[in-house]
Amino acid sequence: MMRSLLPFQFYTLPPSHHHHHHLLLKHSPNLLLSPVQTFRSPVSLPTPSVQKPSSSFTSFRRYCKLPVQDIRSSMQSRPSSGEIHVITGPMFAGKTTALIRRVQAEQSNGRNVAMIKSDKDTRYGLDAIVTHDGTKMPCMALPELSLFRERLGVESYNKLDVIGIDEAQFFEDLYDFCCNAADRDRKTVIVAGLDGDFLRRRFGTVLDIIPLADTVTKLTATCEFCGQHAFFTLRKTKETQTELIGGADVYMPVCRQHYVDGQLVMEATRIVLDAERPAVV
Ligand SMILES: Nc1ncnc2c1ncn2[C@@H]1O[C@H](COP(=O)(O)OP(=O)(O)O)[C@@H](O)[C@H]1O
Ligand SMILES: Cc1cn([C@H]2C[C@H](O)[C@@H](COP(=O)(O)O)O2)c(=O)[nH]c1=O
Ligand SMILES: [Zn+2]
Repeated sequence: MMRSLLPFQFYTLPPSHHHHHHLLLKHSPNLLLSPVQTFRSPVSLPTPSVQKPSSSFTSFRRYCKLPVQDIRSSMQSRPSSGEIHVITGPMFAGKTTALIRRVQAEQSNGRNVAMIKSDKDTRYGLDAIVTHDGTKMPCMALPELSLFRERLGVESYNKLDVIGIDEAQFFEDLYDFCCNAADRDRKTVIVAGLDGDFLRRRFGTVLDIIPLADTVTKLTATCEFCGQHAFFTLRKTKETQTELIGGADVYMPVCRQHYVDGQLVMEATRIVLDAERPAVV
């Protein structure tokens, strides 16, 4: 019978004890499992040998016959675990501005950073991400995120601490990349992308990484009609396909009321334009 896995915490012991990984069950702090092999994926745990109840390092140390300092220092010396931060909202909300600011803050703290954007975004060239204000930062433009590690080089990738991703709505492999980069490779991944398209539908897989995220920030722009907070992006042109690269020439940020009004106007306009279009014979 497959035992349901309780959330548990790996404590990585110093190298001299690398063959032992002890599982300390969070929900049963008094339970110390017998030394077990490293689990790579959820497996049925052997029946825990119940130890004398104790919730302190003292019993853990006695059990492992390790000086507390070794355990603590090995935990402290371990690289911190990965992180995922999502920055979303409509166009012109300041997503790219915030992404650049956060990545550059990490860089000034001495961390190794890299920036990625989708090569679908050809508005300002392919070697930099650029805000609507013109602020730039060099980046690698890719068709999919899975190419990043090989394009950058494994050695350089392994030295990276922070990975910034812009225009995340255009990456179909966003979930797997973020999962691997944060969970397995312990990178800090900062993702900027639209939550919705011009019809206010989920755009790409940005919403799918919310459950993976440490933090989620939804920014707002300023409604072009009334100056209130803008949560949505209105398309001003008649195209109806989801992907249409463009800036203020094609899109404008609007509040809820002006989205509804604007959408009605756009739909009416499209009907009129369609009616005037000569029938294809
Ligand atoms: N209607 C608007 N509302 C808010 N910002 C706007 C608007 N039109 C232009 N901007 C400019 O766009 C900048 C945000 O650009 P950017 O960070 O590239 O946004 P995003 O990545 O969310 O599209 C703002 O700092 C502002 O100067
Ligand atoms: C709403 C919407 C946007 N796009 C495109 C337009 C731009 O090239 C990007 C968004 O850029 P930003 O950095 O968030 O300003 O996405 C699209 O293709 N389809 C849409 O519905
Ligand atoms: Zn408005």
